[in-house]
Amino acid sequence: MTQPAVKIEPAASTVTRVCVVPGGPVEGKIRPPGSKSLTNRALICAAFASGTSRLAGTLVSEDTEVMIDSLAKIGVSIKPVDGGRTLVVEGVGGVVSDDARKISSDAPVEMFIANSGTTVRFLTAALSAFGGKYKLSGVDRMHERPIGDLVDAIAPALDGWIVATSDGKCPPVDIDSNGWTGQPMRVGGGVSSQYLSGLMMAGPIASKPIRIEIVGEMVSIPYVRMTARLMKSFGGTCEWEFDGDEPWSGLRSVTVGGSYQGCEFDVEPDASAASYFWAAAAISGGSVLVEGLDENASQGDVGFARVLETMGCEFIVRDGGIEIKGGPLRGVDVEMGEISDTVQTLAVVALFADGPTRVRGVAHNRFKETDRIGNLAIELRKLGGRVDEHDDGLTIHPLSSDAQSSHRHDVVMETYNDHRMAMSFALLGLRIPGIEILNPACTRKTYPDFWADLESLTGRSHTWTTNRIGGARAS
Ligand SMILES: O=C(O)C1=C[C@@H](OP(=O)(O)O)[C@@H](O)[C@H](O)C1
Ligand SMILES: C=C(OP(=O)(O)O)C(=O)O
Repeated sequence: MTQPAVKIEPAASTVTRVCVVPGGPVEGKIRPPGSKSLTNRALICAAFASGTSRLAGTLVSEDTEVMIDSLAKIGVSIKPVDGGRTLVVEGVGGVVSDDARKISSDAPVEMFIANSGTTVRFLTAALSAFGGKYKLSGVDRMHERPIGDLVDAIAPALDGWIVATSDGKCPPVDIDSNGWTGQPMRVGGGVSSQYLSGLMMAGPIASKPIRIEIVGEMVSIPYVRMTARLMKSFGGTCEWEFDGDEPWSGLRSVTVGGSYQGCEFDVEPDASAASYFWAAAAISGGSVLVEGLDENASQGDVGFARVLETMGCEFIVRDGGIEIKGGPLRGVDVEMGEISDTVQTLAVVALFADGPTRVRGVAHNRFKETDRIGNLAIELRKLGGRVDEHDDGLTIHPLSSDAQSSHRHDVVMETYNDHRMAMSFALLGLRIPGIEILNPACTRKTYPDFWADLESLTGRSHTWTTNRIGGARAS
């Protein structure tokens, strides 16, 4: 560091920058926190179930807190045990009751959903099926993230009205509903799979089978399969119709039904979070075992470990987990539409490969916490290499050996309040000294303890930097 720095706790609001300290191969094992996607799905199904559910291994983070706080507003009791890593949920039952509607008969129930895509999309569907008056709003970026395809799917089949009020049909979302009519729905899935997942989970709340037709392509299909698998645990049913022989690429419709019953549900560790630790092994030439995940996991992002294998790493299944051993890295041409949350991780790994890496099929990454194609390219270019931006992805060219080995005190990585920018850029520090990452606390969205977990895995302390009041840099 050119300036002296202090070591303080990452959670402190005064921390404005972090610099990860390199130091050879990363070796060890880790169990990431619970999956955000599974936690928020399980909360929806448990909330609208009859009876009590016990959800074990749940994620404690901003995205799950906004879901919990919102459900509490319609009378769902959610009791944290074990620091929130187990949640005991008393469901309100799926059947729309006059009592439930009375909760919001006058003013709308206001829910704050921060920048959580799963929360706003799943709740929009579930609450419109449940009935009542609601207003769902979030942070500025959330008001730029599209929800039009979901609102347009619900509106014609709603006894009531629903509208997304920001430009381009983005949240806030206003709902005034007496429930779904039972009419079939049609949903577009080219921007996000969360619309279909939300409608599917809401089906059993509507208490009559609903046919949902898929219009055009569907991105992030593994999350749709995850939805179906999780619904089954709570008593929901899904019947699929496909065009042609290729089941998932020819997805045409799903009819959802059943009713939710409380149950005991185990949440897997988060596979997107695991990507950072597998990547740490890949780029440092070390080996990292991620515990609690295997290829039968319901999260498609475990597939990221196979991409690393294609790049030259060793993929080992052992001790109830997947281990990645780093080796010389090859550039790859890879379709990542099914595992788009790991694009930023892969882009960092690709900088250390022996040839260019082309990432395809992730045009929808422009609609996430930030534009994860355009802004990713801008940040990676700061390292001095070449990154080409495409409509559907990126080509990342390897860094020169000079750029890989010199101290880079000149490089400050912007994170755009995107947790995955911060966690991916952390990996750069394992190879290149001096790079600073702004706003490290943005990992709170899905992984508040990320920096501490990285420290314990690497056995090295990062360097934290604070700002004086007024913005001047201080030690
Ligand atoms: O359903 C889910 O849990 C998710 C689906 C994906 O979103 P898209 O379907 O918008 O790609 C993913 O990026 C997000 O982090 C979680
Ligand atoms: C895209 C993400 O989240 P969400 O869409 O749920 O806000 C993510 O976690 O990378």
